[in-house]
Amino acid sequence: MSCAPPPPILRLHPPSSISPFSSPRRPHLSPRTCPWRLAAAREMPWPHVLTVAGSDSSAGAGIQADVKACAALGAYCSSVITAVTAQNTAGVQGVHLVPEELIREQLQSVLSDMSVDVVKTGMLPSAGIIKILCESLQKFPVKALVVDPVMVSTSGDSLSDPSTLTYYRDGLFAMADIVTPNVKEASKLLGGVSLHTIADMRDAAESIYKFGPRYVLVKGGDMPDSSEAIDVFYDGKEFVEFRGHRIKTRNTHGTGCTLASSIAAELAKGSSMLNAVQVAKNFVESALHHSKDLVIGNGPQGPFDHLFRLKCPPYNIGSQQRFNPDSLFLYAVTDSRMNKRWGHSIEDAVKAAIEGGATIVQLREKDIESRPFLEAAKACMEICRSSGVPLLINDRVDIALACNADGVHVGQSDISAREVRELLGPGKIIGVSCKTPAQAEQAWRDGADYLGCGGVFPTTTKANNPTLGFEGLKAVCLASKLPVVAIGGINATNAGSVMELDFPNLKGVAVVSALFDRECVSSETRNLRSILASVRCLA
Ligand SMILES: Nc1ncnc2c1ncn2[C@@H]1O[C@H](COP(=O)(O)OP(=O)(O)O)[C@@H](O)[C@H]1O
Ligand SMILES: Cc1ncc(COP(=O)(O)O)c(N)n1
Ligand SMILES: [Mg+2]
Repeated sequence: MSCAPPPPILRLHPPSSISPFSSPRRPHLSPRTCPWRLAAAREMPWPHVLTVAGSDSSAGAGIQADVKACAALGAYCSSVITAVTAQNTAGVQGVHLVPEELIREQLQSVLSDMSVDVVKTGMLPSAGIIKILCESLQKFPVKALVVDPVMVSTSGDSLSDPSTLTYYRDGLFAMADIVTPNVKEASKLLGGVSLHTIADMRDAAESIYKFGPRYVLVKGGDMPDSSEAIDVFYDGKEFVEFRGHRIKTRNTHGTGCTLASSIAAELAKGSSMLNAVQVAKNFVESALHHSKDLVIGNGPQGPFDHLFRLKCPPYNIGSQQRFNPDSLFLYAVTDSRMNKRWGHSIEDAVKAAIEGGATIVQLREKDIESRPFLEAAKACMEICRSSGVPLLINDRVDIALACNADGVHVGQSDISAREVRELLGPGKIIGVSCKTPAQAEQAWRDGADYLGCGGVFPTTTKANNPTLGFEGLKAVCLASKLPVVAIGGINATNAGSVMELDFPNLKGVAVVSALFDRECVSSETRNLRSILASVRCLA
């Protein structure tokens, strides 16, 4: 093992005495002997990420970024601090390593007591620290290990001793579930190969995979001249390219730390790796987008706002309701021509559908002027809110925003779910009409909450709408992780056969004419609901 002298910015301090102020050591409590634990009537799990990383005085990266990212995504984040850095928006001015024995002590304190789900690593500045971490993880195994091999800050300053390379490659990587180098770090890990193209990133991911992690993500945030920010994921067999818009902003300090801790938070919440990476990538992109014009500091690289969701009016974290896929059970979609034919106002039609047992409503008003549409949408919102039924608007993000609807449903030729998410914020429901597995995959990547799949049967409601049949519906359901609602020509005669398909993510049926092209909307809805319920009970 070669041990070159550390770069000048590192001032290594010997692990001297731990602290003259430290109190007498307390014993580690066992959960079985803990009195307040025994007294708790019902334990609520709290996804827990432990970050082992350096402190960044500018709070854009390092421990501070990790804590904010985990908090934003709903995970608890404890922290073992490996180094204290003096940083600002101009770069890194100083680094002071925490004594190794105190790092061991911090690891022991947290891991022995606090039910950590996932460990995420950031700045591990010395080989000795990596060795201590490996030993601690062997003693206290966790569900997943996310290794962000931080070596150089985005400003170009060195954050680790070169001797760590060997310890990463031969020790920590083999224990890792995912390793997330940026292109410069991937190059260092591979002896200085140059990475300029996606093909180079793929080769690098394949080579790093050989060091033993289960997955590798080579991040392309620093790849020049691209309108997209592309990260390359490798699972040992296949590559997945995670593509996002490249946000034009100076505020990219801490993107790597944030991505890795967001992956860790999602894993702690129970996500699959692919899903965790996608959520993390979307989170970084949204945070950069919302922070792109913020100004803090005078240097070239500023921090971004991890808690941007708190500022997304009118939704704050406290009022965010998670989308319940079961609400797709009986999905009523309005149609103004049908309402006109039967002399129903939109409000009356919605009220009647809810009376009959519709579990979610969508206003699909293709030929109505914006102003009367908004008035009707506001009235429908009141009706829906008082009955606890979500109300979505078809296509019209402006109307949805203006009436504070619960979400939007878009088709393949409308603006993408990703753009709708940017406009509506994270708390809203977004549905996408999909006919193929590829469209379903794209909708999931764009952050949609559910898919509308059809036409399952021939329909006259929508012109030029090819019929997919059960086979097409099956292909989309099997290919997708998202909940699906079947649509197109569904009525009281055939709804039962759709529900009998019983695919786990097929949550319900969406109906237009069989509810609204009728005189008595409430009794048609009631009838359909009892048909669906009888199939569900038999299933
Ligand atoms: N300007 C940007 N716009 C959108 N995404 C970005 C931007 N810069 C970085 N990212 C994303 O942030 C994440 C961290 O990547 P990167 O910045 O390459 O890591 P690091 O901070 O370790 O250098 C990646 O998902 C990357 O694609
Ligand atoms: C303490 C600390 N840890 C990590 C980074 C990397 O920052 P980035 O995420 O921008 O690569 C940093 N600048 N400081
Ligand atoms: Mg970065």
